[in-house]
Parts: sequence; C-alpha cells; structure tokens
Amino acid sequence: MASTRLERFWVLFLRLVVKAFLSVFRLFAPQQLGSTEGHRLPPITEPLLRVSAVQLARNIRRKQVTSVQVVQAYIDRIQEVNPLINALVKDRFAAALQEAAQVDKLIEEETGGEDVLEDRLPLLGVPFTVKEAFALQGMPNSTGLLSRRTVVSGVDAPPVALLKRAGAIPLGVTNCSELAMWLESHNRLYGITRNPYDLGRIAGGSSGGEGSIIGSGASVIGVGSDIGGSIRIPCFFNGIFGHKPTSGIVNNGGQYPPASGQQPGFLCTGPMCRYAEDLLPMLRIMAGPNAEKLSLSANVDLKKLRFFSVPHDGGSPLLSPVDPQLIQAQKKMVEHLEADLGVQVEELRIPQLKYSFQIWGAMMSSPGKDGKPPTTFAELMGGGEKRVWPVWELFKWFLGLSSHTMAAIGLALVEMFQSSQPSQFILQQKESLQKELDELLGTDGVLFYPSHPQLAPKHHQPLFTPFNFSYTGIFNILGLPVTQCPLGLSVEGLPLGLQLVAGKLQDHLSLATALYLEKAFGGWREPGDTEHTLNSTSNNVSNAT
Ligand SMILES: CCCCCCCC/C=C\CCCCCCCC(N)=O
Repeated sequence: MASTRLERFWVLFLRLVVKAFLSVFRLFAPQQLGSTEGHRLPPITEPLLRVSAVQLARNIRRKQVTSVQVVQAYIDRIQEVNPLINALVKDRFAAALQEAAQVDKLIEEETGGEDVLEDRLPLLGVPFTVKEAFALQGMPNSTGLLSRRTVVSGVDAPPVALLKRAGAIPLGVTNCSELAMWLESHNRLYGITRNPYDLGRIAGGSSGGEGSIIGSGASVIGVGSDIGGSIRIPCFFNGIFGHKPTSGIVNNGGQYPPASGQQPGFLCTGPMCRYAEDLLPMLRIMAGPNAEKLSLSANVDLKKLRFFSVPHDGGSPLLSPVDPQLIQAQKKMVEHLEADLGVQVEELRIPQLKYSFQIWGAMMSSPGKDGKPPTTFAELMGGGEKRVWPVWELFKWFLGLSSHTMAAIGLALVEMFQSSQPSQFILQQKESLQKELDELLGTDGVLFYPSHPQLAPKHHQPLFTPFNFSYTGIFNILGLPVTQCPLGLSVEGLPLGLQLVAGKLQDHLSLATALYLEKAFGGWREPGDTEHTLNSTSNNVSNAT
C-alpha cells in the first residue's frame, strides 16, 4: 500500500523530532543500566529447570521429586541470574519453602491416589512468579509508581488466587513498566529489566520481568496482563510462550491501575510460560468458571483448520518495517506447515491493519457505557489523588528531579494533544476489520501475524519507535485470542516468534497450533544456545508490497 506525500512528510518530521528528543534524552538519562559488557547468563545445569510445570506437578505427585527440591532449584537459579537481569523485584523465598514442605507432607499423607490430587490440585507444589502489577498477598503492588512504594497487598488478585488454589506456590513479584503502559520494563522504583539473550536489550513490557525471569530459566510459569501487547511483547523478546485470552475470559480484578472507560474490554490477564503444554492448563485454572465458555477439552485436528498468513501491516508510516529475519521465519513456518500437514496456508493483505495504532488509540480513550471517559494517564501518574502536569514533569526530569520515567511523561504529554472525538474514518476501519476477521477466522481459522516489527531492541530504543506495539495492540481492541509462539533464534541469537490469532472463544485452536509449532521449531531455547539460529538474512521482502 503506497503512502501519500503528506504521510511521508509526517513520518520524516516525526522521525526528526524523535531523534532530536532522544539525543537530548541520552544526555540527561539517569545512568541506571550499569555496564553489561561481556556479561552472559550462566548456563542451566539443574535438570529440574528444564521440565514443564505440568510435568513437574506430575513428578511431585508421584514422589519422584519433592516440591522443596523444585522450589529450591528455582530459588537458586533466581539468585544466580537476577543480579544480571533485575527481573524479580521482591521475593518470598522463605514462605515458599515452608509451603513446599507442607505440600510434600500432604502428598505423603494423601491416601486417595494420584488422580485425586491431579483433579483437585493440578499444579500442586509447582513454583510460579507474578507481575508486580497484580495483588499477591504480602507483596508490593506499586506497578512501578514511586508514590505507591509502600503499598502491600492484603489479598490475592483473582487469577493469582486461582493458581494458588490449584496448588502452585508463588516465589515473588516481577518488574513492569511504569503503570504497566510501555514496551520496556523500567521504572524509578525498581530500575530496568534486562533481556537474558542480550543484557544490553530490553525485556519488553509491560510484563517484562515475567518475560525475562521465565526466559532465563529462573521461573517456569507466570502471570501477565495485556492491553496492548504486554504479555505477547515480552514473551516474544524473551523467547517464551504466552496467551492473551479472548476478552472477558480471565478476571482482571486485583491489578493496578484498574482499567476504565472502554478499557476493561481490551485488558486481558493470561499465562506466560516456557513450555507450550502449560498454556492450556494454566488458562483453564485462571479462567475459573469462565473456562466452560471455551472448548479447552476439544481434540484439535490441525489438518482440518484453515490457516492464513499476514506478513506485515501493509506499511503504516508510523511503524518500523518488519525485520527480514521475522518475515523469513514466518515463511519457513508456513512452508513447514504445508509440507507436514498437507494444508494450504493462504497469504493475505488486510489493508485496515495499517491503521492499527489509530484504532487502538481511539478505542482506548473512548468513554465507557456509562459515558465516563477513562482516567487520564496524568491522573494515574499522580496516584489517583492529583494529576501531574506533564510539561512541568518534563522540566523536572531534565533536572533529575522527576519520579517518573521519560516514557510515562511522554505518554502524558501525547495525551494532552489527543482528540476526545475519534475520527469517523478510523471507527469505520475498526468496524470493517472486526467484521472481516470475525468472518475469516470463524470457528476453524488461525491467522499468523508478526508479534512486533523488530527483534528485542536496545535499551530505551522504543522511545524512538513507540508505535511498534500496534502489531499486538490491535487484537486487544478486536477481543481475539492470541498465542505468542517462539520460532528459534536469529543470527544475533535473539528470539524469533509469531502471533497465532484465532476467532473469539476459539482459544483452543491457537493453543493447539503453538503445541505443534513447539515440536517443529523447538520452542524456548536456552539463552546462549547458538545452535538454533536462523542462518540466512538474505530475504528482503518489502513491507509495502
Ligand atoms: C517519549 C515518547 C512517548 C511517545 C508516545 C507515543 C504514543 C504511543 C502510545 C502508546 C504506547 C503504549 C505502549 C503500550 C505497551 C503495552 C501496554 C500493555 N499494558 O499492554
């Protein structure tokens, strides 16, 4: 799709503004990164860390390993890698070990047999981690806001409570972006989280602490949330699996900030994990009674599904072009699927996707059914009592006196110029995209779409490319379930991956496809595993064709 001259002018203008802004940013940015030169994650030596949560639970039930051994193995790995990645921001190791000992005692005393335990407590004795934006009893719940540094949760968020009720043991809470609204997990309370595949790169956001701790082998499963890609982006950058469920399936309660306006319809809570087989049982647990609305027990025959591949958004001038290695990985995956399953994957261009950012922005700022507009970002930054003044905050930031990150200040500044009345054209694009995708996917379709146009960027780089999250954000607005699936490593050793999108309530289809692709492409790779890199970058498919 060709860009108009006006669009090209705006792109050039915006790029110049952002470049000038970033040069100034680099001069003033607080030096929170430290040197990571030459530092690499130590290899995983403990075999228990290479086992899925489902398998760990089975081994614990069968007394082949104790919960204490598993929890201790994860604590050791966290202590080994966390000083490098800064992903876990508060632990509860002592309590977790006590709970694990109780689990081992319960299993010793259980007379009903393994099946009873599996049915009642499917994740009994398995450790997990939680994004700090969720309430976990006794743990901080600041969402990276300095003014909330003393907030400690008295109860558990509903999906966290459901995982605990299934027998899982929380190890602690992980870092996120300020107010869970940025592509990089960085805030003035806990600092910056690093990517285990390259410490000089971002772990993604907003559930970046989860992405990094799971990707580095220091947690096996975790809880994330996603209103624009906050599960899928960190899963992609850290080479793990994640699932944004159909909107409304998992309870979003107990997280800060609460969604307002129309946002509750776009916010999704979901699982993040290293092994695809953990996605479905986690979703079943986290969805509670809503799991019945999904066909999670259905047998999926992939040969009977209809597959579609969309290689890029059609060339939005605001976004980066898709990295050739990602285009190539998607092509390779399609070829494999066709050859192995005998299916025909239809390659599509969907012109409305070019407006993904505008659609996301318009819907996120729309008033709710009660006519009330959403809480502004400046109000959220003020902690709910008073709003911050973005220009004043920017001034303070340059003097090193602001309690906020540049990303948060930037979002509050942009909000000042946002129109409260979305354009009719954009609303029409949204309606026609929704209709087209609902019809296309139906109850047997899966669509492949890049997770992000770039591989994990260097720290702070998203300040240059803030609109790239639109590749994920559009599916929050459409309410569709999306599974994030890793597809090996790039030539630089960075994770490759893809979004698998299904029709509403058809979560089982994208989950089944992820399981299949894990077998074909190897799923999560240990950071530093150079055997599985993509060895050609020669594909130069244009994004605007
Ligand atoms: C300092 C530059 C700021 C420029 C801001 C440009 C506007 C971009 C708008 C929104 C970016 C939101 C990123 C959302 C990332 C995922 C959030 C989530 N919780 O799912």
